[in-house]
Amino acid sequence: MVGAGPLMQRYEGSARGRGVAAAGWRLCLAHRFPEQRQPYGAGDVPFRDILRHVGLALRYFRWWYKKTRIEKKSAFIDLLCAVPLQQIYGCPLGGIGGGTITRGWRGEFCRWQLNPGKYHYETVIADQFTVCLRRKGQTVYQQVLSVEKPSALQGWNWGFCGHYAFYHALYPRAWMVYELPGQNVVLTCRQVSPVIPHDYKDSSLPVGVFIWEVENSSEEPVDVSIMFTLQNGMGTKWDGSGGHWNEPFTLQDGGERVSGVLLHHCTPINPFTFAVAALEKAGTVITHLTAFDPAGSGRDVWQDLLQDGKLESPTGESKQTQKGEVTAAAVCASCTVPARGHGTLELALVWDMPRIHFGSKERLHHRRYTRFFGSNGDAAPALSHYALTHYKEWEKKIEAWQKPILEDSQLPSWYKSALFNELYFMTDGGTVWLDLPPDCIPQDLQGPAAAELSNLLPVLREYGRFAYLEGQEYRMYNTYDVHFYASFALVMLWPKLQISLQYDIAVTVLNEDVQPRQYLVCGKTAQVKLKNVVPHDIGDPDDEPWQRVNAYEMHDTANWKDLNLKFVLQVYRDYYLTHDALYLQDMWPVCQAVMELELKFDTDNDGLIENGGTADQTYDAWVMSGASAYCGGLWLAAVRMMCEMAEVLGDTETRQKYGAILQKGMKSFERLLWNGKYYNYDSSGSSTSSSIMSDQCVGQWFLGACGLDQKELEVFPKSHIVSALKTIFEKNVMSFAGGTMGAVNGMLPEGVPDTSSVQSSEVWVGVVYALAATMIQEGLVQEGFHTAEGCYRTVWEHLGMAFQTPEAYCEKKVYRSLAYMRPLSIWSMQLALESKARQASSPMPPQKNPLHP
Ligand SMILES: C[C@H](CCC(=O)O)[C@H]1CC[C@H]2[C@@H]3[C@H](O)C[C@@H]4C[C@H](O[C@@H]5O[C@H](CO)[C@@H](O)[C@H](O)[C@H]5O)CC[C@]4(C)[C@H]3CC[C@]12C
Repeated sequence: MVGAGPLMQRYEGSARGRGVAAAGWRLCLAHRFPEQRQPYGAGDVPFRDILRHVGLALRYFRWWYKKTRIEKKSAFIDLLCAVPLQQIYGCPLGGIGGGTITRGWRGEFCRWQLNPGKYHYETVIADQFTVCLRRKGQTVYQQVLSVEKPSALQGWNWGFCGHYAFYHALYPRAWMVYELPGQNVVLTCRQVSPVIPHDYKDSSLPVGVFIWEVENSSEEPVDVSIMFTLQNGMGTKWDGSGGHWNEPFTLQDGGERVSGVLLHHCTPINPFTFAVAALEKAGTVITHLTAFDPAGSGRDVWQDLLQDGKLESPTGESKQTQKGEVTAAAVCASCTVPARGHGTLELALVWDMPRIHFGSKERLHHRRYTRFFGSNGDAAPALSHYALTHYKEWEKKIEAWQKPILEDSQLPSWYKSALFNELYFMTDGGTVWLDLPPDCIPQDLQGPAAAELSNLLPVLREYGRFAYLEGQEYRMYNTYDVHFYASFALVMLWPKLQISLQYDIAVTVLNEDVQPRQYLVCGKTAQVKLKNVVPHDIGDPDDEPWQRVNAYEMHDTANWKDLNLKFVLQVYRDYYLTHDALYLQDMWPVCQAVMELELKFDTDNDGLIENGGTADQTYDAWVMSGASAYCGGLWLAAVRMMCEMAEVLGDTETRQKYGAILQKGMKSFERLLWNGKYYNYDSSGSSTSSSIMSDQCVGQWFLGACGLDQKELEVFPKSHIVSALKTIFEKNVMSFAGGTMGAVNGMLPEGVPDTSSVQSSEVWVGVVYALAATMIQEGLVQEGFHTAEGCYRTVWEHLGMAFQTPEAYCEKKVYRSLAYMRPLSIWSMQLALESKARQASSPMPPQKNPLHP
């Protein structure tokens, strides 16, 4: 038995595979998830809300109809057509921001994001690996390595028995192990993508490598061929639009040679070229078939391989496809594996879509990797060569990064899987990473305000522009109230991208968009973006992101209480972690501007901001009135950080101003919200005011992450924070779903979930990971791990939502918004653990001020 646990129960093989990681997410290919949940949809809005919001329903429907039926665009949040849950996904392929192709855990190529920020969910059945075994000059076994039995390609031998194979994911790598029945041969396919912390070149490459390890435990040698077939396209209507063509290629450089087939996908918008390639080396033969019909029986390819374990390898280009015709190609790598021996075959998939248009088609953008591989659209051979000759180096770096965590026996094994696998969203979050043209001037970026940030251009020129979606279903880039949680992953692993993203936000803060817009929830009309306000998001990929921000049309976020504060908190956190003094200097006036505006929310001048009795923060359907633990906590933490930044920058006046506010605000916070056990949800005195909010210590979370929680620096009394966290653990975690599903957002003191709003009775996975980090920071380590474990097991093991962790789920029946940004906050658990370990090994001396050493 290899690996235990419910996901491996159906495994009947004994193979362990070669070089498969010990920690990670492992499941048998015959596994079936018992529970099938439904997406939250319009039908789930409670009747009382429908009655209260007839106006919203009408406005939304009118807006949705115009957008989807008249303009033929997609809705940024489609409440009427949620993406159905498919419990099939595995590790995506590709680096950051060049597009991604997700393979399912059964090996299918099933989720496509080559057009920036737009997903196409379709298993392309021709995209397969097939194995051929030959002994003594005879083919003895030929099998598509797929458990599917499709109606297409009937001439192929489908239906590999799933009980003899398993999948193992430890992002950015994954393994598939197949025990070939009756052959004494075990195949392990290791899939590698270049996702390497602190690397700003190779991490941008649109490539994936497949290393096939063949173990022959029989007493005779075996000739092994692995054939990789790929359709020219992503399974969209464009595959049959005509004009596509394939050609074989070979590239020799530095003594290494790769060969394969290029598949030119010639669409009017965002054309691209795939390359399927293999590394030629002594004892390995690479053959190909330039084109075959994936809509036919596939007998020609099958017989070609069956005959001698090789493909025909014609020279020259294929014909261009006609309208209605689809084409595919095959590349085959073969070697002889000695008796009781081992062999390796290395293949790669590359996609070169260097220049992209977003939905508006107004501007042409270059992807980051074009900086290294050019933007002419002819880079696929060079990318293939680079991937196949550099993947070993990538793996060394990935192992060096992951090893200390994987080898830490104190850490539970589910956590190791969660930490690395949740990182998939960094690439598969509709992510784009753009390169700026060298002649770009500040005004090209975002209007006149760009000139006010001295280091903006150098940063963006050097590190490019980065954006990822709030969620694959919530199609807005860099949704800022949510990025606040996820940003830990970015700043810890690619800090320059976090800095670049912050510069982009800073510019939009200084700009305005005076266009009027009617907001869907309240029906009022207001301008799209006010000056000195942090935007909700940086735009919709189906429009022109960065040029037109605030794609979110639900609420007017100009009055949101958390966005400005989250900017200030991130600026200081980033500075604390990166020591980037120029960044701090550039951001300082922006922080002052947004805080100045935020001060107007302190309507009673008690040093604490008040919520407005509308959904005016990230819980955008859960209303806060008066002082609130969530926004009040964020406010005090931000004020504290303003003091810290003023101190660093020698700005005494501002230091004093915020110091005074802090003293007053701290008292008000305790007086208005502390109830002896925890901080009340809000001070409105409503029937749910004393709701226990799982996110009530959010301010302390950030302060702790920045070392601003030491005794003399305390904003919230330590005893109060610990008591609040213990209460949350007892009520929101242990009294909810038997303590097995994480923390419910809101729990009434009597121990029943707060159902006063849709979002109070949800569990938000990213919030739970942040809560767990706060618990760890405060020494409640076991509680923290238990809390987070509930979410991991629910999502990855029970609900079949691997590599699509949703924003939210309820105790029963529904989930909301698959493949969401917020769960990347799990990296704050890692930050908390690392800083605990550092403190334990050497109590930290006070931090040096990098500006005035
Ligand atoms: C208007 C309804 C009733 C509100 C009330 O008066 O009590 C709202 C009830 C349920 C709402 C929808 C639901 O919450 C899901 C969607 C949330 C989405 O917002 C994004 O999601 C994040 C929270 O998960 C947030 O942090 C982020 O900033 C947002 O971009 C907005 C649309 C919802 C469909 C939402 C719409 C209003 C309700 C129907």
